[in-house]
Amino acid sequence: MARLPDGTLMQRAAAGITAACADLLGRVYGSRVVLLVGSGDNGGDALYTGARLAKRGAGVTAVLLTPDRTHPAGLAALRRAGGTVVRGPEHAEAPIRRAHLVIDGIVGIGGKGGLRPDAAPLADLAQESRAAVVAVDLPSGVDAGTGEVRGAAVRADLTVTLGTHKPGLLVDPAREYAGSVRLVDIGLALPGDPELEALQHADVAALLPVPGAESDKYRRGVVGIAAGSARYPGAAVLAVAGALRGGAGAVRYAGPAGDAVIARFPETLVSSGSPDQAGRVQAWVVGPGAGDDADAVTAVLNADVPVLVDADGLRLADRDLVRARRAPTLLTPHAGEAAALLGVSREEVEGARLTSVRKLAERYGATVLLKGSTTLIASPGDGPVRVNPTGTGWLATAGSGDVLSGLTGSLLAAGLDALDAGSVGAYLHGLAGRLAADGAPVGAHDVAEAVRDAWRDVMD
Ligand SMILES: NC(=O)C1=CN([C@@H]2O[C@H](COP(=O)(O)OP(=O)(O)OC[C@H]3O[C@@H](n4cnc5c(N)ncnc54)[C@H](OP(=O)(O)O)[C@@H]3O)[C@@H](O)[C@H]2O)[C@@H](O)CC1
Ligand SMILES: [K+]
Repeated sequence: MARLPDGTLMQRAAAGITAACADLLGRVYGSRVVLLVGSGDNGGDALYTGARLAKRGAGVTAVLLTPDRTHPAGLAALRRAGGTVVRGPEHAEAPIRRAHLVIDGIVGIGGKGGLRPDAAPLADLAQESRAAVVAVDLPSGVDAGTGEVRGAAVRADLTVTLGTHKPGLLVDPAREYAGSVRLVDIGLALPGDPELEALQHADVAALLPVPGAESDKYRRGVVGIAAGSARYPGAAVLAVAGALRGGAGAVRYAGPAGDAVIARFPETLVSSGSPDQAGRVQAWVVGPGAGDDADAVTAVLNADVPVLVDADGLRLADRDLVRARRAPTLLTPHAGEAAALLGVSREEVEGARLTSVRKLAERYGATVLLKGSTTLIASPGDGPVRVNPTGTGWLATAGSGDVLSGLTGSLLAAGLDALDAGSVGAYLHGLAGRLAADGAPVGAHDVAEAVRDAWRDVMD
């Protein structure tokens, strides 16, 4: 900001937001627009945007939340362009009810906590009205840095974010408030290491293990699956189904559900004893449907290869044993399992995913993949947390986690590190869920089968 003439960034921001609003409105001329204007620069962005829309023939009304502390240059620009102003949130109701578009400039990255009591009713009014709601930078009231929502917040149809995505736009619950997100590049120089990163197709394509001319099944990696029980043989079958599509050259199964596995997947190497008797693998998956088989979990944790621990295995894994391991460990809890490991409520984990996943990674000295509406993957330390952008509600189906653990274990066996294996596994799994669902319900086996389509889609 220091190197640019005063107001340059704000003009770039306003130009981008105006373009997005015009797209949404279809026709700017004759439309009715209400600006919700807070006391900071977020309100300034809204005012400059309003001025641009007014110049293009929109009827623009600014509701000033703190009339004595409003961005002065933005307000002057709006007035010059013919916009009208109402002073105080108590006058907002009538204009909002008539509006085609409401622009939320109450607070941006300078906000703390949920909306204040005078601003909170505006969020409700905007939501109840028929107007489209566009948030400037982020929906007011959500926490930009963590995705937490501690109180009232605006629910937007579209968020136009400036310079860079904020964690709050990518992590639930805040993500749900943002609607679709459009990034406007305003030429900010960004710090090197982000707090959060999301892989895209090209990143995943570069990480997927593709066999070379010299490869044989052992060099591609063998993944061991220690899962399932007499009571839950299906978990073993689904974990193997995922593992067969994850790029390892062979899948070994060790446990009591070998007959069910071999009946469905004859290519599996099956044994019924303990995992430590099963022969060499390059990575283990332990836990899905394992019931109370603590010995299998301990045997796997004692192996000097990467280990993925899921489901029942999480409850049975000794924390000190995990911490003492030298090979990578990847834990894959859903919110309920993470809550049990952290000794807090499920709601607490769901309300503070980013903090929870970091805490778990620290406590166990392991990489943690926290499943759910937003899947996050964190390794211990301050490196960026990964957020999976491909998730879909259709994946909330029985056995879907078993497929993910097999798939991700296979990627570990093929040589990806725990953070990459977790994020690539989640990415393919989410994409497979979308492709398999295509707008209709799916079972976990459909997701496993669609992993190949997801793989091709990424490589295209
Ligand atoms: N940085 C950049 O490079 C660029 C930044 N840009 C823009 O600036 C925005 C950041 O502006 P900012 O720093 O002025 O803070 P902002 O978000 O407007 O809010 C602070 C004000 O809100 C108030 N307030 C606080 N909490 C509240 C609550 N819960 N509920 C209600 N009110 C609350 C608080 O009031 P106070 O505590 O002082 O009473 C304070 O005055 C950024 O998001 C982007 O839009 C772009 O123009 C381009 C380049
Ligand atoms: K805002």
